[in-house]
Amino acid sequence: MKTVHTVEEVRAAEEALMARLPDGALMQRAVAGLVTVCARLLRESGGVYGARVVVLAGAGNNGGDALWAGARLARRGAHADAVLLDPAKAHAEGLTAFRSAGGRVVSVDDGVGLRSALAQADLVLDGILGIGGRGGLRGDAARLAALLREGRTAGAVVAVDLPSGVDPDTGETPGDAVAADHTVTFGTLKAALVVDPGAAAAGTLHFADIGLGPFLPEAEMTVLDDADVAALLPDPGRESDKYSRGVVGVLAGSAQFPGAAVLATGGALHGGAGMVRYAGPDAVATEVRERWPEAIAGPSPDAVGRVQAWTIGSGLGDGREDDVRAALGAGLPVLVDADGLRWLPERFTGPALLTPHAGELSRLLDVDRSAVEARRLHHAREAARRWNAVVLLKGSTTVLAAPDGRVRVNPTGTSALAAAGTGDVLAGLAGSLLAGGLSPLDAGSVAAFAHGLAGQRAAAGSGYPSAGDVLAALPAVLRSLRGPVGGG
Ligand SMILES: NC(=O)C1=CN([C@@H]2O[C@H](COP(=O)(O)OP(=O)(O)OC[C@H]3O[C@@H](n4cnc5c(N)ncnc54)[C@H](OP(=O)(O)O)[C@@H]3O)[C@@H](O)[C@H]2O)[C@@H](O)CC1
Ligand SMILES: [K+]
Repeated sequence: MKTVHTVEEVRAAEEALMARLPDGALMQRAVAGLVTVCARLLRESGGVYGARVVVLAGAGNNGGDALWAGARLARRGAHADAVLLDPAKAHAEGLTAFRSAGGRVVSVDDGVGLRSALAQADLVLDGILGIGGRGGLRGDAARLAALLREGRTAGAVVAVDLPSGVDPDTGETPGDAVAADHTVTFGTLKAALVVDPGAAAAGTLHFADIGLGPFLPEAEMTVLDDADVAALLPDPGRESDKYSRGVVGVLAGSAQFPGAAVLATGGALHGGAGMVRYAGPDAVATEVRERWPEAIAGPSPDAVGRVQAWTIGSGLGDGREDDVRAALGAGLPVLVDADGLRWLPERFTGPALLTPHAGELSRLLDVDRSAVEARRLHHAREAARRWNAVVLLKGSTTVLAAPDGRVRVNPTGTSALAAAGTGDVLAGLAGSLLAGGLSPLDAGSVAAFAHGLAGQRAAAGSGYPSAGDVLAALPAVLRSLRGPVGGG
């Protein structure tokens, strides 16, 4: 599991650790991690000796890290230029070290010198600002970020701690931000690096351990890995039968969208539930049974028999409000997706997982879709609090927010999932995990993780996978995460 901490938590841990270390030692640990990554990148493109490095240094410690790293690379034979955003406030020791290593300072006002240094650079260090950054980049900082965005350098852009201009705690970019190829981050992850649009601006992540771990609190925000997901997946023991493995009800699909019923039921059948009961119109139920003879079908939630959780909403269309209310009113764990989101209660009192995409969440919260895309974490959290439900916001970096403040960010997302019907598969899968006894946060995170891997696997097979391809890839993904079911 990877942990994500807030600026406030990082600052407190940094203070506690620094009190035990000689002056400047913590920064040198950070610089050592940064230089290791830069040297590796430069070796891949011809070597450190003779390489051209440009350091963009703001007035804080982020600029200090970058200047020290520039100094160390210069000592190993690189030509280093530094652009100081505020020469009077530049990190004094870092600048002295940079100069005595032979580094050259280029004025931020020397347009010609600046452009020529950037154009020739093999590597650009973005030390404009780190966790001290607030709001959109201002003045010269914004101008430099724009030059990098315009592709004025062919060199790799390496962000120090985080890409400048990305809000550390939210991943939002209120103004211009640096688009990095790599980011070397110190001590712990920040939301800026895992939530879009920040995550996209960070490029490839590298982690430098500076010994902060023992001083950091338990993280509210985490990123699960394979082992976490494997441990959460329900493991049907030898004694379990179809009922003890959980029965999931699927209220999805319509004459207009019968495919949604087929895909959601398919997702549910793969999620480990012992049985799937489908509720919907006869014609749709017939299609579901033809594709999945193992599913039980009936015309309404009341008619299909007992279940342990409901998946509600994919492709439901209009006129199903009574069915939705019946399923929601059964007092069981529920997953609500797509059209089901139109009929939410004021607040949930039992376990609930909502799975909107940005457009659906924007309608729920009555804000613009672009506002949701720009502030994904904020809006997912707001909806979680308002409905007392776990909110899984789909899209570029899927985030899950729980009403108690916990957040999980899914690391397996892929643009391959941007195809009609993939959300129906996810809804079925997550509902099945709910029926298997997982909490809404665990069911949602496990489903999103496996679904993302299935998307990647399907994309490797067919380039532009359909929802059916993603569904077909799920069993192999789940098998590789969990191992074979049934003690085999
Ligand atoms: N924590 C750790 O464990 C360790 C931390 N380390 C490093 O320290 C970094 C944090 O350093 P930091 O606290 O000095 O702040 P930093 O990010 O350099 O920014 C402050 C400067 O930015 C400016 N500024 C702000 N917003 C702006 C804007 N929108 N547009 C333009 N300017 C803006 C602000 O100006 P002001 O608002 O004060 O006028 C001020 O001058 C951290 O990210 C890591 O790299 C490692 O060395 C060791 C371990
Ligand atoms: K930075």
